[in-house]
Order: sequence, then C-alpha cells, then structure tokens
Amino acid sequence: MLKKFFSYYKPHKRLFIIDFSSAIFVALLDLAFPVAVQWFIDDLLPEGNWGKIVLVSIVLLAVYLLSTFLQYVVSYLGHKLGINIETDMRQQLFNHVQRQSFRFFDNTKTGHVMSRITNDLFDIGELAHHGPEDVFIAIMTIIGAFAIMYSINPELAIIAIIMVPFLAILVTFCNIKMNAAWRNMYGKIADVNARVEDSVSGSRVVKSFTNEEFEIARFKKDNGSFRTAKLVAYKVMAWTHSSMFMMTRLVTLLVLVVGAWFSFNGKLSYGELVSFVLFVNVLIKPVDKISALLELYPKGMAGFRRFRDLIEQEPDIQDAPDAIAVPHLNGDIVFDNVHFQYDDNKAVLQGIDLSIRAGQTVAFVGPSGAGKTTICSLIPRFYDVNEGAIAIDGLDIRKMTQHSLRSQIGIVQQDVFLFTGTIKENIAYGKLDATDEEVFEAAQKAHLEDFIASLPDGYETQIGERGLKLSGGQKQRLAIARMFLKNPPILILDEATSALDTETERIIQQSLNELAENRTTLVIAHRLATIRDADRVIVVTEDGIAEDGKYEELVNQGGIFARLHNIQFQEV
Ligand SMILES: Nc1ncnc2c1ncn2[C@@H]1O[C@H](COP(=O)(O)OP(=O)(O)OP(=O)(O)O)[C@@H](O)[C@H]1O
Repeated sequence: MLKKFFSYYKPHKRLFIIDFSSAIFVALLDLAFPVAVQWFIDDLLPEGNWGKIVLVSIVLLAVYLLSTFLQYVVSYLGHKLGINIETDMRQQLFNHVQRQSFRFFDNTKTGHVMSRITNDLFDIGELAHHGPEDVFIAIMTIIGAFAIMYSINPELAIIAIIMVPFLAILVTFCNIKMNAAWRNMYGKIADVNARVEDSVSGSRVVKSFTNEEFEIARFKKDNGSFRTAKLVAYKVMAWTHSSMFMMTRLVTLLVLVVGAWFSFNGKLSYGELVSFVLFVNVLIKPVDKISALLELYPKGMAGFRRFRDLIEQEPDIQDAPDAIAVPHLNGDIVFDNVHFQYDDNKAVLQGIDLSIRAGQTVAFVGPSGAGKTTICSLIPRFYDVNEGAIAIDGLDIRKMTQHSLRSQIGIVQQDVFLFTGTIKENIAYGKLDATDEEVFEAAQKAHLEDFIASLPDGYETQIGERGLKLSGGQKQRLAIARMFLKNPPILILDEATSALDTETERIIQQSLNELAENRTTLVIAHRLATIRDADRVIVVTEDGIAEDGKYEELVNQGGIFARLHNIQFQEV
C-alpha cells in the first residue's frame, strides 16, 4: 500500500526534492542554534568582546532569516505537493468512475463515492505532504541532536535519549488505536453522506409518503453513530497528546535536574547545561511531529485504502484488445440464444432468439419485470450476456468498441436527466460539437421552439437546480431534441411517454414517430395505443418471447397480447 502511495509522488519529483531539501536545511539550522548558544555563553561572554558578540548576533540573524525563508518554502511548497497529489487522485477517481459500467452504479451508493472524492482525499493530501518529510526529518534530527549531545556529555545524552524508546512504544500503541478509530469514523461519515444523498434525491418520494419524520429519525441515528465514532477517535487522540506531552516534559525536567547536578560537580559548564536543555526541545520536536503524524497517518492511510479499493474495481465491461470502432451501423440486430442474469440469484433471460431488421420499429410489451428493459440494456452493452451473443449488422457487439457502439444507439427513457446549465447546453449534450444551427434545428424537430421562444432568455435560459423547472412533457421534448442531434441509427424508447398525460403523450408521440423514421427503433410500452403503428410487436414474459407478429395479427391470435389489448380497450 505504501509503495502504491509513493507512486503518486513521481510526477511531482522536482517539487518534492525542493521541499525535502529545504526541510533538511531547516532541521540542520535547528541543530546549530543550541551549539551557538553554548559557544556564546561559554566563550564569547567571558571574553567580553562586545564587537564580536554583535558580529556573531548579526550572523545568527542572517541564519534566522534564511531559516524563516526555508520554513516558508517548506510550508508552501509542501502543501502544494500535497494538493497536487490530491488533485491527481481526485481526477483519477473521477475518470475511473466515468469508466465504470452499470453494475458498478447498481451496487454503489453516490454518497460513498462523494465521501471518497472529498473527505478521504483531503486527508490523503495532508499525509502526502507531511508523511515522508516529517518521518525523515524527525529521524535525522533525533540522530543529529543525540550525536552532538553525546559529544558534549555522554551520560546526560544517554539519560535524555533513554526516554525515546518509551515514546516510540507509546506512539506505536496509539497508532493502532487511532487507526481503528479513524477507520470506523470514515465508514460512518460515508453512511451519513449516503443518507443525505438518498433523502435529497428521493425527496419527492419522502414527501409524497409524508415520511419526513422517519427520514429525520433515520438520519439522527446515522448522525449519532458518526458523532460517537468521531468522539471515540478524538478521545484516543486526546489521550495520545496528553501522554506525549507528559513524557516530553518529564525528559526536560530530568535533563535539567541531572544537568544541574553535573554542573554542580563541575562536569558541565553553564553553556553546556543551557544547550542541553535547548537540545531536549530539539529532540522533542520530532516526537511532536511524529505524534501529529500519528494522527494523520491512520486517517490518510484509511482514506487511501478506500480510494485504492475503488480504483482497483475494474469495470466488468471493457473493450476487447482487438475491438473494432464500427463506422456506421445499419441496425440489423440479432439475439442468438441469449442468457442473462444480473446476479447469481435468478436468470432474467433464458435462451432469447430474436432478429430485428434495420429500419424496423419493434414494440416490446408484457408483464412488469419480464425483462423488456433488460433486453434493451444488453444492446448497448450496459451489461454483457452470460451466454449466447448479440450481433449488430452481423458483428458481435463484444467485438466493437463501446464508444462506437453506444454512439450509434439513442435511448429515451421515462426519466429525463437534465444537467445544470442552459437549454442550449442540455440539447447539445446529444452532440457536444453541435453548431448553434444544429441545436436550433433539433429543437424545431422536437417541437420545442415555441416553448423556448416564450422564455425570456430563450436558449440561454438556465435549467436545473437553480434555474427553470421543466414539466415532464417539456423534458421529454428536450430528450427528443438531443436524439435528433445525436442522430443514431438505433433508437430505444423505454416507456418514454408513460409518465405523461394522454394529450401530452399524443403530441410527444408525434415527435417520437418523426424521430423513429429511418431508424431501427425498439419501443417498450405499456400503453398499447402508442405502438399501433409498430412493424412488429413482441410479447415478453418471464418464460421468454411468447408472441411475435404484427399488432392486428396478435390481436386476432387471441393469446396474451389479445388479452392485454382487450383489457386496455375494454373490448371484452
Ligand atoms: N439492475 C438490476 N439489478 C438486478 N436485478 C435487476 C436489475 N434491473 C432489473 N432487474 C430484475 O430483472 C428482471 C427484469 O427487469 P426489467 O426491468 O428488464 O423488466 P421489464 O419487463 O422492463 O419491467 P417493467 O415493465 O416493469 O419496466 C426483474 O426481475 C428485475 O427485478
């Protein structure tokens, strides 16, 4: 895990070297100060040469100024390094999530992804900055300080250093405790985020069931668990800090008393005693640093582990190494003995054979949960078949690149997702490099222009969270305009109009019919009136394809479809 962590430093090698070497200088200057003080007291003061004292003070001032500058460099560039690594990781995570297939989104809570992208990465960035630098400097300072102290008075140096192993044991013990506490806390905050995401996205459902109190109670529980987890983490942290404080002050006191005794017996000069006390502070500084790192390390590493867990989840749908970018599809679709299941529990499709000719409009009807949407989701390879194959224009879709395949399939669903932005941007989502003229033309074809003209800002009207709210019919038209722009040879209309009232449905249907012209169109519909003109109707039941034929033929057959037809048109 550490090796993987360090690989993120590679692109920022230069920054790391500047930051690291500045930090080494700062540490060296820290070591020089007590030596200078000792020299000052023991040699310069007794000499009584004021001119020399002033000169040495000026040199010390220069050293301080240099040290201050280097401190600035370490603080700024160090954080820059941390932010750079954090930004790289965030981008990598976002790119990775974009590459994921449907199965990932089926199984992942948005709130959990949000947690990784925000909270986890803040701590990783901090660790990236402080981690290696602080450990190295701390070890170097301890060794350097001890060496100098030993050269002055070995006995006192050993007394001072003897406490360090105890501190190390304490540090390790606290590390284990803190690690567990932070890991737990991160799990809890991810739950809180997921709960917020759920209740905000599902606010309509919450309100329609008047379940606000229930949501509040659920949130209170998660929020409470998070509070408890964080409190435990802080308790461990407070305990760690206080024990560390106690230990370090004990060392100072011990050195002061023993040093005073040595000095009393003529084994230590006053200058040496003062420099020893100062050195104890130099010695304690790295321990403080390590204690701060102790707080950061488990948090950052827990975040990093979760980040890696997500990054290492390879999308289950990937392009074959020799996948072909198909230039233009005609839209002949063939299902050959297709078996499919979402998970191990239940087979959804078992041995589906189906052949759709380019340009045909095929309607899928049948009971809820029979697998109509599933059949259509397999064509753009949102999921891969478990057995059998799907071919378009005679080529297995697994041999095509996902991009070239999906860019030739348009899907209009009941739920239209609009992005925050203008009407124009939302239509142009169907073809990112569309010219204004193309957008206007698409809007015209979707019969949107009158509506857009009635808006004060026309195409530039903001929609989404902080802008205009569109009705179901208007959203649907926008989705149709997107499709006119995308202009795919294969079109899937998944209950596109079922959320609309009959009048709006009739009008939208007209746009959909225009959209479907000259394309292979698959329509999933519950209202049979919308599929009367389909070239073929396929009845899907849990046992597979039950009926297949023209609308009138199926009605005359007197089977499942005829029954559905009779129920809807009350011809019984
Ligand atoms: N993402 C998913 N993960 C697991 N199971 C799923 C998923 N989507 C659908 N299913 C299951 O697969 C079966 C077929 O669902 P599908 O949505 O294809 O049916 P449908 O015929 O389109 O239904 P409806 O008419 O209600 O939309 C159902 O039993 C459903 O529970």
